[in-house]
Amino acid sequence: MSRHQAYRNYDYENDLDEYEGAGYSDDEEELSPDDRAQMVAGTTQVRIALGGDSSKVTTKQIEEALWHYYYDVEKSVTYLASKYITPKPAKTSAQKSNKSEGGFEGGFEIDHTSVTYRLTWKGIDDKHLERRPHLSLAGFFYDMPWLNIPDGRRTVFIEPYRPIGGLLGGSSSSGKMSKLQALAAARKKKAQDQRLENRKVQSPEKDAALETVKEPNKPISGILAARLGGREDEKPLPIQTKPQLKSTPDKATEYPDTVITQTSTSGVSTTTNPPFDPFDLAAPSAFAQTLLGPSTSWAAPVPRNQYPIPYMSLTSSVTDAFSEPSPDDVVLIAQSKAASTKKKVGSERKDEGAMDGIKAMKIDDTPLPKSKNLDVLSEFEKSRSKKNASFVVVGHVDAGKSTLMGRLLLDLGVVDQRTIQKYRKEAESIGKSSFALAWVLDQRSEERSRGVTIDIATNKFDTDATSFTILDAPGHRDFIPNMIAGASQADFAILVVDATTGAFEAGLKGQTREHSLLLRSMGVSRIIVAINKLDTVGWSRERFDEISQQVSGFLSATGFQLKNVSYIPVSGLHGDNLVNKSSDPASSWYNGNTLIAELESSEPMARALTKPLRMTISEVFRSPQSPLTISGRIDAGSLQAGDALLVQPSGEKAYVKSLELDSEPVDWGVAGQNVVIHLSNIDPIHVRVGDIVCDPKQPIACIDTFTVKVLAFDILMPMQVDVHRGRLHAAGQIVEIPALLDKVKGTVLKKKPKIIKPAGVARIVVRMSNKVPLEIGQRVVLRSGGQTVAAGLLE
Ligand SMILES: Nc1nc2c(ncn2[C@@H]2O[C@H](COP(=O)(O)OP(=O)(O)OP(=O)(O)O)[C@@H](O)[C@H]2O)c(=O)[nH]1
Repeated sequence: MSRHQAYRNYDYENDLDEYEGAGYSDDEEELSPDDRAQMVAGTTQVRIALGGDSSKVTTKQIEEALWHYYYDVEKSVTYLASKYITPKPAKTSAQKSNKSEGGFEGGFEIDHTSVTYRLTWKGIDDKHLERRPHLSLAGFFYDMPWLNIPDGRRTVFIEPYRPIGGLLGGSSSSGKMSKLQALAAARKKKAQDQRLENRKVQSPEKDAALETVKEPNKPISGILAARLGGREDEKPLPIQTKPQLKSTPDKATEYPDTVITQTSTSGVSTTTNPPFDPFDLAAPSAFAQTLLGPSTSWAAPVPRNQYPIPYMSLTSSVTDAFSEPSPDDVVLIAQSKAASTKKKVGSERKDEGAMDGIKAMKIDDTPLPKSKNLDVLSEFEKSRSKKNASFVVVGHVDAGKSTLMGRLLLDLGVVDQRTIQKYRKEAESIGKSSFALAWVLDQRSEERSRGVTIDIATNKFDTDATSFTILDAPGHRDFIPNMIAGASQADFAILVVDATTGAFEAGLKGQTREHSLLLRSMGVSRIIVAINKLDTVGWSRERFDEISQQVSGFLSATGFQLKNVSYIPVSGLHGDNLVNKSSDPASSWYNGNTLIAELESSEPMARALTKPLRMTISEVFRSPQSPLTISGRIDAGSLQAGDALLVQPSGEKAYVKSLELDSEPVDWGVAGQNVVIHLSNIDPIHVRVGDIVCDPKQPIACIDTFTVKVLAFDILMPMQVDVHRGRLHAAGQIVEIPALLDKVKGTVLKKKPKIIKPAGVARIVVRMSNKVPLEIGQRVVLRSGGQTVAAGLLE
């Protein structure tokens, strides 16, 4: 075993035995082969390093130096040179006495641990090196960090304060005093008198006790003895270092145990807080003796210092901050007082504070809006002249969705040419002139500067038969949650596909496919596929057919019925086949519908008019009509002005002050309509985007665990997921997979599978972090790590 292995496998027992065996052994231990080889090599190197002086040292001396320096040639050479070749002149006695104050000598003398080095390095200096060439305990701990603790950081063990007084159960103030007590009391009094006398003759700043302690080598035992009622001339305690005294009164809290000398108005200094409680240095433990030598060598003084308790140095401003109840406490106290006062209604109200509490509580005295008590459904039947339909525009990023819609609105006259010209100029100024039409929908400055749609943009237009709401969705994968929100409000969809070479293929792998899956998951069954940018491929019919076929393939695989899917070749930029037929001769092969004709022929979904009211909040804002206005699509049921509403999950009640449809004030709204509702009698903090507004008599429940039948788009297993329903996005976890289901029949194929593969249908249990408003029949999308992993219906 090499010496370094021995170092690691150090056996204390051996050394303890050796020590207890009265001293070091003179017998040399045999070196291991490894050590022997290192010793030979080291000796050679040392001799080379010493050069001509090499003859002044013996091989034995070199080996011993190498042994002690763990074969460190450089250190060995330094030692040998200083010891044998150019030894330092002998120290003066003064220098010797200061040895413990610090300084290396020849690399062996280290300050402040004289005890240790007395055993070890002194041994190297003179005899021990000669006698003890093997590993010593003291040498073993040489340069250990705990031996190098600076004086100022050493801790001091302070004996607990011993109360001064009579015998147990007795008291010197009552009853008869024992002789011993009388003697102690007399000594104490004498000592106190003596101390006062001393102080009177000294200046106030130079307190006797302080002065005594300040003297580096003057024992403090006199003070301690006096405090204990003992004699000042008692044997001094072996304390040599002085404590750090603070004489500034405001530092008292910082060093609570330190002597603080204050001068009273009478000019007499008084000492508060005992500087030290008496204690004796404990004898070293058996273990310490083993390590560091017999107790006689443990005479080194331990520097004394004291450390304040954490936080004791807090300034009064900080501590004052907690001297009174916190603002929260004030509110809670007021509320509890108010509650207790409420209980006393009709009886005596003695507590004036409770009255204040009630006054502090804000009472909403807004009068409730009046209701016309209309039969909304019959009103709707009577008034129905146009269909209402919402469609979402989806597709891969940059497929041209916003441009297509901008052009559609321009061609329909919803947006005028001047506005487009203005957008074009502005877009040109930032180098994005091709996005001018997209700016009709992309209104945010960030969307315009980046040329990317971020959130759902809504717009409206009317045809003869239908009132349409456009939901322009972002194509970028980072904004899929917003796309989901749009799809959840749509009756049908326009899937925009970029026909440019390579772009379609990229989109098919990207959001063209994912958006299609999501549409199906959200219950959208009607899709118009707008094969866009055909101008870039010369209106190639082959390209159109190729894309149509591929899209048909994956749409039918996704679950769409092909009779509900139609394909239109378009150019959003040039307005071909949107409202007007393309005038480009290259497109003459197409005889089908324009986009607008396809939209008009699309039937909106059946409305759940008679179901309880449900509306997902898409926007919350302040308007001239109300400080709290919300907008969204009524998913089910109906409402009218004056109705009471329940907002979930806050559970707060609100009232419909008034409402608008297509920017016109109306008295009522029904499922399928996108309405703006001005609320009253509710604090805005209870209303958020994604919340559900419902009928207070038939409220939607807030749940944290639900079972959902899903189609897996990715591998499913117990895992963290984000749950999306409309604008609601919440964190959840798949906690259980009760069954793998047959895709067509829905029967159980396997119970409790560990995982579900992509395209599998399964029943899973999801637990949410918080309660959210969800109910049977709603569609949810599950996403994980930025990917859509599943979607399905709550069971
Ligand atoms: N040549 C040609 N370019 C088009 C056509 N439609 C759109 N573009 C261009 O395609 C780029 C992207 O158009 P956008 O309308 O912003 O695309 P988008 O799909 O809305 O983009 P995101 O919403 O961000 O996903 C713009 O530079 C448009 O000018 C088209 O029919 N022909």
